[in-house]
Amino acid sequence: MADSRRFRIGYALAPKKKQSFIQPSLVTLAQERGIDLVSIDSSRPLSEQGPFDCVLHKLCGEDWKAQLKDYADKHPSVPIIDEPQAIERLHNRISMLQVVSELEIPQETETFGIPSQVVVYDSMALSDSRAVGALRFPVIAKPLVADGSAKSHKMSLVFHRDGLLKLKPPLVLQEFVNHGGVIFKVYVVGDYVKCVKRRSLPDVSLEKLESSEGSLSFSQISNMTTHDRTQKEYYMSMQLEQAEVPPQSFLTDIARGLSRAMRLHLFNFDVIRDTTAGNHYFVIDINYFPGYAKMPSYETVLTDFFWNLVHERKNEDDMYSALGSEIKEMKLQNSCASTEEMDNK
Ligand SMILES: Nc1ncnc2c1ncn2[C@@H]1O[C@H](COP(=O)(O)OP(=O)(O)OP(=O)(O)O)[C@@H](O)[C@H]1O
Ligand SMILES: O=P(O)(O)O[C@H]1[C@H](OP(=O)(O)O)[C@@H](OP(=O)(O)O)[C@@H](O)[C@@H](O)[C@@H]1OP(=O)(O)O
Ligand SMILES: [Mg+2]
Ligand SMILES: [Mg+2]
Repeated sequence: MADSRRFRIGYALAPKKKQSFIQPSLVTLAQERGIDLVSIDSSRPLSEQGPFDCVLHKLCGEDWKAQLKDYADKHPSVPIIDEPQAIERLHNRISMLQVVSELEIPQETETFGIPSQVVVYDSMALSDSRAVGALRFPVIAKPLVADGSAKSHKMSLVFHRDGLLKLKPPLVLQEFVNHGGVIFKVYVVGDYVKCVKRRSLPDVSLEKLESSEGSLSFSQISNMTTHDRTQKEYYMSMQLEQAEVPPQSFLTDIARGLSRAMRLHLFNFDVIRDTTAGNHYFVIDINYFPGYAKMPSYETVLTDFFWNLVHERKNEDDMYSALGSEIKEMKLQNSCASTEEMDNK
């Protein structure tokens, strides 16, 4: 008999995320497979808005965390995708990449790591050669906090040490790696791993480095559409088309390692290929619950993920209730046996 039970997945997302992620095509496909996507109002108690078979969220703040904790205490078997503490690791650009350095994956033809970087907490350190002396220029200055605000995406490409002086800490100074103007965005949805190519900053030649002064500001370069590009940048899109993506098995190993270490199901990571080495890659950024709607067939991928999640839980519930009835039955038999024994005495 076909399973007619419906499942409810509650989602708590900022308005912009809701608009991009909760597309009618996703809602319809999920519905057809027995899953209703239900909007959560974060200003009302979560426990009054259920029942849910899963809670999906990309919100932060102490109030929201308290809401989730209260809900998890009352409904311990409902998966929360993902745990706030696990997501918080990605809100700091040092702890974010630390996890990449700690991965223990056998590296064969392709190798990976993170660029050299230092964290700067105060302006004084920017002019201190002990703090920044070991870095090779150019460097990218990134806000230390990656909390999703527009400010947290504002970066500067700094050509020389004097370009550091006007920056506002706390920030991370990360060596810029020439990578042929193409970035690989690796989307992870549970066990699913998909790499897409995007345009990135162009390489900086030695001549360019020597002739450039100060710094250059930019923000979310890989989210620029064709429409944003000038004609001069046409050749860059050609570079994008010709770029070869890294081997899938290599990316899958990193994705699995990250997912396990971070205890996260929904994220993407940005990878660049070192132009000089050719087979060495750098992970430069990890984002929680990224723009999945930009991933091919995102509706199917996400619906499969939801389906597996709610069905795994249903199977567990069914198993426990079957076990429960077996235990009850056994208890009943035991108590009947002991009553008989008593009667026989
Ligand atoms: N070390 C690096 N070497 C070369 N290019 C880099 C490096 N770090 C960042 N970039 C470029 O700067 C862009 C922005 O950097 P990053 O991905 O860290 O910022 P973000 O604001 O967190 O991005 P996202 O929108 O993916 O969250 C990258 O997409 C890439 O084009
Ligand atoms: O929508 P959100 O605010 O979550 O924006 C995220 C954005 O997704 P969008 O494309 O749906 O805007 C992501 O794009 P891709 O990596 O997938 O290209 C990436 O830029 C994240 O860093 C952003 O998250 P934030 O770092 O700001 O929290
Ligand atoms: Mg990025
Ligand atoms: Mg990011």
